[in-house]
Amino acid sequence: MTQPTPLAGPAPAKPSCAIVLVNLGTPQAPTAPAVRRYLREFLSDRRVVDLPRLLWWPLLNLVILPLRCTRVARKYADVWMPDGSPLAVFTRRLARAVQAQCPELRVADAMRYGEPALARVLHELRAQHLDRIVVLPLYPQYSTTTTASVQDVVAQVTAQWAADSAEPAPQVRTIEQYAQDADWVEAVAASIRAHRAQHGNPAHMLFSFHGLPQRLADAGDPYPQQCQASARAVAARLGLADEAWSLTYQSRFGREKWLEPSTAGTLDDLARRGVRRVDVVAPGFAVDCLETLEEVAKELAGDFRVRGGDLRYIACLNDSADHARALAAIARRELQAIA
Ligand SMILES: C=CC1=C(C)c2cc3[nH]c(cc4nc(cc5[nH]c(cc1n2)c(C)c5CCC(=O)O)C(CCC(=O)O)=C4C)c(C)c3C=C
Ligand SMILES: [Fe+2]
Ligand SMILES: [Fe+2]
Repeated sequence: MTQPTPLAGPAPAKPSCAIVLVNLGTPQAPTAPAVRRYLREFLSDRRVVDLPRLLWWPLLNLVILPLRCTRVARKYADVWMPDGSPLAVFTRRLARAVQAQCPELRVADAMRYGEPALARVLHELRAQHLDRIVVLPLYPQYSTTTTASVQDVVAQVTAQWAADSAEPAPQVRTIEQYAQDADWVEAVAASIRAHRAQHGNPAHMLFSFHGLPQRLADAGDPYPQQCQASARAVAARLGLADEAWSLTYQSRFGREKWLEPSTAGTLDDLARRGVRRVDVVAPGFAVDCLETLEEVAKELAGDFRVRGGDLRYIACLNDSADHARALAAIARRELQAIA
């Protein structure tokens, strides 16, 4: 059954351009069957797991999904919001905030996996006879596992449009990354400043990014360099001394070697050295989700507390006005570049 395009608030009378904010996707409910549906689609994407299918299919369907779904569903239930999964709720709210910044444009939200499905949102926007569409993946740092997967869907949809020339098709451009965008860097820095004004300064600060298999970085995925560039830019904006902060990677999946240092291992080292107060910010996540609210703010904060420390988690930019303004400016520049 088709659902209406998820427009983010009051649409302009006759827009000619649109922005589509795309996030990863998330389960529809905090239950094992919903998590299984979500993980099966997500982890079947060759961009995410590139093992030979003959090996991966039985491993995923017969081992990983049966073992993981109930445990992960419990984690989702722990952070679930009245309106749904945090990732979906904050992405919808962010799209509304960007729409408020861009009354002349149409702003929609979409997901790479699950609903609202990116391909359907693009088809529905085409039916509205727009000239130009900017797709903005909500990943500040490019990775083949995330941004490139969004680009795959955009390429499939636009190829379909090119083959079916009965109706005019809008031009579509996808933003690759905004890891060092000045407005975005300032928005992250301002959120940290505001946290410090309220809670005081920490002894150490972690910039914690979602991890990636080391093998992909070795094969040329530019993600770790872009994480470093983002963290350095925010630290510089705040005037932090080099020894006052570290970059770490979280959310490891599977047995392969992932990027180091890990957030959990670094917190262990800090606890061992007697560092009591640590702030953690997660600038690779545009909005709060399972990996920030459950893994960092609950699990890692709890582990650190047991070791005598005090971990304070700084929320993602979510639907803040600073975030919406930064993303609107990035998308507008891209729209002008298409014209
Ligand atoms: C091989 C597995 C994974 C890769 C590679 C990976 C890269 C990657 N992921 C994000 C952002 C998010 N990931 C989220 C959840 C999540 N990620 C993986 C696995 C890989 N991610 C799994 C299995 C899960 C689901 C939870 C679990 O089972 O542990 C989320 C949150 C989703 C939510 O619903 O809240 C985000 C966001 C990035 C940025 C990235 C590469 C750079
Ligand atoms: Fe992930
Ligand atoms: Fe996790």
